[in-house]
Amino acid sequence: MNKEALIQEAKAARELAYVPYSKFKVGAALLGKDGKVYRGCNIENAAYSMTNCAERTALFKAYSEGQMEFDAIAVVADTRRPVPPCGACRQVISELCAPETKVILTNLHGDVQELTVAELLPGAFSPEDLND
Ligand SMILES: O=c1ccn([C@H]2C[C@H](O)[C@@H](CO)O2)c(=O)[nH]1
Ligand SMILES: [Zn+2]
Repeated sequence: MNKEALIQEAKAARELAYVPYSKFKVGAALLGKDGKVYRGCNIENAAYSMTNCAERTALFKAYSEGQMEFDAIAVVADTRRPVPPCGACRQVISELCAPETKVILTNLHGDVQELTVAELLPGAFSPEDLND
């Protein structure tokens, strides 16, 4: 699957966002090495801090189905610049995706920023840090 197709998957995921509070819809599409696409949207809650971002929804779906290896993740929102993932998602993506995994950030205007997971969060806290 190419980059444009994965961005289309993220846009389709975005349509299902549950965002009664912010009204800010975000979509993500994670391309597994199994060739499957795991879609995610943001899901809010009246207890606001329980909100799950689109990126983490997609990752948790994939892991919960046994897929832990990915080629790329695309993220889309209606932002002026390609949507920047929040700090929590950068941390989770850093642990659950290999450093060379492609990250494709985009918006509804067609602006695209491509980087790697390693570039998304330099100095991320990692599992190795837990071992004395
Ligand atoms: O990269 C991002 C940034 C924000 N959000 C969600 C969280 C919340 O529902 C709304 C506003 O912050 O957007 C995401 O899903 N992903
Ligand atoms: Zn986030």
